[in-house]
Amino acid sequence: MGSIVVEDADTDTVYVAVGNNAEKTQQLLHWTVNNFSGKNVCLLHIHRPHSLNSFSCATDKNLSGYEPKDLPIQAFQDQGNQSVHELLDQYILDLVPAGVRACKLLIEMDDIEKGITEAIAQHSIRWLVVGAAADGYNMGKLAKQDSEKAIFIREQALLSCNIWFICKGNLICTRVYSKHTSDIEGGPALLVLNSNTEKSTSKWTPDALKCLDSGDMKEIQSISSNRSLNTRWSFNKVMDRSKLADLMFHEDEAFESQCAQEIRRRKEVEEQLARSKQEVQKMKNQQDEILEELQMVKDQNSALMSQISESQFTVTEFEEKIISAVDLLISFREKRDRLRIEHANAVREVQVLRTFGEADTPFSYQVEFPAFSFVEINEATHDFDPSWKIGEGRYGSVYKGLLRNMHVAIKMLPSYGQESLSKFQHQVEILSRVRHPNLLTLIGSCAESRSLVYEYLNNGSLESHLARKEKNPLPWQIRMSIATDICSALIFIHSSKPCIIHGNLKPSKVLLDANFVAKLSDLGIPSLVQQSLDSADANTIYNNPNERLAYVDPEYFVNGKFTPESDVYSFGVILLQLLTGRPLLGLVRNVKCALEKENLKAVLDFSAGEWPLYQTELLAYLALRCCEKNWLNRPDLVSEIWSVLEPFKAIRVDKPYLISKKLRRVPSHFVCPIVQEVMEDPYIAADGFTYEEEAIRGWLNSGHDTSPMTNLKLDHTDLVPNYALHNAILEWQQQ
Ligand SMILES: Nc1ncnc2c1ncn2[C@@H]1O[C@H](COP(=O)(O)OP(=O)(O)OP(=O)(O)O)[C@@H](O)[C@H]1O
Repeated sequence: MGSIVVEDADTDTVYVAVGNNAEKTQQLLHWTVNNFSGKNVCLLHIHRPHSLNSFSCATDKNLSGYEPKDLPIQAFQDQGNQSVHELLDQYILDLVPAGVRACKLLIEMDDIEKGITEAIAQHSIRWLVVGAAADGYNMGKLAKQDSEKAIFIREQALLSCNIWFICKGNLICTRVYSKHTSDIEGGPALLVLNSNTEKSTSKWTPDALKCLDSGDMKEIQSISSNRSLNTRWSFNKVMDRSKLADLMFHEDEAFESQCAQEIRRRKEVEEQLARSKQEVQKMKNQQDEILEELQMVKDQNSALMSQISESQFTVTEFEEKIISAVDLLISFREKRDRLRIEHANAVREVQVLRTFGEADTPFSYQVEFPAFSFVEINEATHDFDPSWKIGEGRYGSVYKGLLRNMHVAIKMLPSYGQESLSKFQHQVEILSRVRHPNLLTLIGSCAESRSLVYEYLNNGSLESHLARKEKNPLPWQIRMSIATDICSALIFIHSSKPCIIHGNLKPSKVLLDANFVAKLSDLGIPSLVQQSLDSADANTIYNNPNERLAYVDPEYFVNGKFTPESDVYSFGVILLQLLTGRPLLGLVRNVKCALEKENLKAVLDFSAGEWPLYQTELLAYLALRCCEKNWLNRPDLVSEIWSVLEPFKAIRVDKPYLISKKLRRVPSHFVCPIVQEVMEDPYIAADGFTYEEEAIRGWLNSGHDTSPMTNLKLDHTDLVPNYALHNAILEWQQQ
């Protein structure tokens, strides 16, 4: 039980237990006002929270978990409370015209009679008016059936409280506190009014109080005497109240139906919620399954990735191994080739020595100097295939060739009469003996085809390098080194016995090996073809003045003879070309002018780098002196020129880093054995050697079934690209 409202309660107050029924309440209040004049009135209402009642009736087991504080129930209760208050307030308002001070005591409890008895105890109520039903036969008795509440209150309420039971505006009985009865019987005295009295008046009569003591009587009498007969009680609003009660009843019904509706709705929502929960759960399960699968895929993926990286690592390892194996193979092949050549030489030497021993004859040129047959020459040049031709001069065509495992240059001299054969052989014999590091080596000859076999140099001629000076110009160190090599060769041939004169010295006759060592070619050729080509030679000279005359000693045109000084003249022109890189026409005059103006720089070729000016100037003076028309004014090769050039030789040897990268040595296995050039499309043949594809195909297409290197029969003619070598060449070229 809890008091909701307590307003202005005191001991002089008559409490009137009022219910929802407006009519009955009106009768109670009417009686009270008439009989307790001057007393304050407090309306005691036990409020059964019908929301709870209704709720407990309407709810099913599913909603038992809900607390009353839940919103719809709370709202329902609030509405109920508000209606009760409004009703009580209306009762109070109705008392105002009668001049009665009224207040209300609202107590919430399901059991009304209990609520009233407890209120009596808690609020020490002394005066209480309660509605009750009367016995049909006896107005002085409470009806047993209909007044259960009144009977309960009469029996259970504190004895200190005087209670008046009213039925239809009439007092049917009262329970007043009597000290005597209390003391003697231990219970309250019950005054019952007879029906006659009750019918005639609704007021107490002195007879009715006969059991009370004098104090009680006084009190009751004072109540009776103090009543105001003039008090007018207006019940104009009785009907309104009954309507209000009806309204409340309807409202209750509305609330209950609303509540039931709300409960139904809630049930639906809950069912929907349950379904959604099931779906969410299902989706969660699916999601878990998908996540599991995803995790599995991720695991597989990472396993695959690690496998891939492992295999990549293995591939890289294998590649490296293959590359190193290929390198090893290449170096082994090189060694093998060298050994083969050495072996062949050794065999040859042994044969020569055996011949010596057997015939007991002195060492002869014929034995030492190889003589090749025409068949060999023909084979080496692939039937003089034009694609194997590397040049053509006044004295015939030059072919590349592979002869007895050697890369050679074969110079085909013009045909001659039978008479000249012995002279040719004699000349060749002399020339073959002239050996110097800066002279092109004459390996052998073929008398039949009147050809000379030279070592093959794969770095072109000085002429070709000067011609393409914009592209990879020769550095000045190399130029000086070439000049030194030429000078060295000239000193050697001029000093040999008998003196040998080149007679045709020019840049096309200065050939360069892979290390840019210069070697003079065509030594002694004019003497081999002099007679037969005298006239042609002269014609050729005069037909190409720019090309040829510039290098020719002017004395030759006077005497018709070459002298060692003629070579010095030619060397002077070459030297000027190396210094300036300028065209031949007017070259001597321009350099002379520059020197006179002490401005050699004006004519120097700076594409060769920063020349050492002092030595360069000395060389320029020497070169001009070489080009003097009078041979007597030309400098001496040994005492004058060599002394200036020799220090340059040291530069090249000591400082190789000065040499342009692009001019470095080509690894021999990058060079095709057939064409002697760096390979672009290397292919491996059945003999295990790698060749330039075009060259080896040409070799095979021309009917060969042998190896160009070993001369042995090939097992097959299939070619396999050598990717490793191709990549190595590309890398080397990009460095
Ligand atoms: N041993 C060799 N190695 C490499 N290339 C060579 C060799 N001999 C000659 N050559 C090339 O052949 C070209 C032709 O040379 P060749 O001596 O027949 O004619 P030339 O010097 O141009 O003119 P000419 O002989 O009429 O004065 C040379 O420029 C050179 O490039």
